Amino acid sequence: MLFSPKRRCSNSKDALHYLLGIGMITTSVKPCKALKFPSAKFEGPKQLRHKGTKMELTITRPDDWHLHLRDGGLLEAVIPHSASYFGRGIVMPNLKPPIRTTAAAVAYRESILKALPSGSDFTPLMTLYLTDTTTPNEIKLARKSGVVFAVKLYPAGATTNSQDGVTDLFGKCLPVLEEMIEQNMPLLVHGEATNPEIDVFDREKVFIDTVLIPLVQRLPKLKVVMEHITTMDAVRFVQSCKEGFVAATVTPQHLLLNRNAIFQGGLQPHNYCLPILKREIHRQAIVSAVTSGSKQFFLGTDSAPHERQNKECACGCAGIFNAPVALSLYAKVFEEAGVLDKLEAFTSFNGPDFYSLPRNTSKIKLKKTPWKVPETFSYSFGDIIPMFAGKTLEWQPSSD
Ligand SMILES: NC(=O)N[C@@H](CC(=O)O)C(=O)O
Ligand SMILES: [Zn+2]
Ligand SMILES: [Zn+2]
Repeated sequence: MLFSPKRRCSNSKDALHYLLGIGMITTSVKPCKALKFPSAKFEGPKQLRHKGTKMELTITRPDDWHLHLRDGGLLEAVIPHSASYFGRGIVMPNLKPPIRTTAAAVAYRESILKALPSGSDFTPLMTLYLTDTTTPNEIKLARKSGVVFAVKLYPAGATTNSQDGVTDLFGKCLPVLEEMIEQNMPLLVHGEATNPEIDVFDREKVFIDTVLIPLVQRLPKLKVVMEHITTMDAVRFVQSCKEGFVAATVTPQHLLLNRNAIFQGGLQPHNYCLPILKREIHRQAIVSAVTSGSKQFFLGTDSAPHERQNKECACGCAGIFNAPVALSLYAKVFEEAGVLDKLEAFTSFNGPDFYSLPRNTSKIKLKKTPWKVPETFSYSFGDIIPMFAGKTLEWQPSSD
């Protein structure tokens, strides 16, 4: 549905004509009716250029504020996809065993650097996996190391490799959270309640009500990133909190797909991720939030590769490998909303500003040239299927 080339929305077409001052790209505009468009005063992005018949957008190099790089052969296989487009990546610690200590994070960082293609200056920003037994001293060590930038909360049992996660945040982790405030260390949250009686589509909302709202009330100075938000409840929660203290990352899949995509034409394991895709109204709320220009929302792909055989099986893993298509898809979302001028803040400014890190100085180009997403990436250990495998996308990122 969201990929239907037939759908048109005249007001966004007008916005794009205004944006370009030309009428050349009408056939490639595929907006979604439900999106809100900016007022008539819309100003086109200064970064947009017209080269011959091709459109080209130049933006500050983006960072990925939520990324799974895995380890071993999988790490070597997937890292070039992130390294060629992104300057930095917040690397998730949910390995087996998890990255629980600064020492483990330092070692994991070394293996990531080793796996990088030669000449790449991609910077991995490491995270610690919070457990019931993490100590405040570990947070001090993490900050001192200069390589750990956040601590990740996985409620035990919520998602891939979360079995060692936290069972009782307020009961077990308060001293650690207080030390994180001292060290200005953000808490990154997989925001889903884990009680198996809770409907899988309600888990994010229940987590907001039972954990996040009490958390920000109790520790208003703690920096919190609600990762991979999926609902209008999450959008409202983030917007109700103080800018600079609470923010959210947003994935391409939660901007472009709703839960129908899991079942369309048969079960679609490559559209299965956690938190699970939600209803269309939730997708629309997330699109409105990111395209509004709010500084509280930034890019986090949650690119989560699993070998094909672990996705296409009786008990398939959650996670979508989107690193090869993510930038192209984010550009699509902003273009369809008529706000390509707001793409760069989402991809490249809001994240580093929240983390108090400098913005990247190098640039990246996105060209409007149709390209086909490979059906599969094949490696000696097996295949990885990317998001939108075999589909044609319009924006092609290049780092030259
Ligand atoms: N998003 C996912 O569906 N899976 C992630 C874990 C996570 O981010 O929750 C993974 O590591 O595979
Ligand atoms: Zn998660
Ligand atoms: Zn993730």
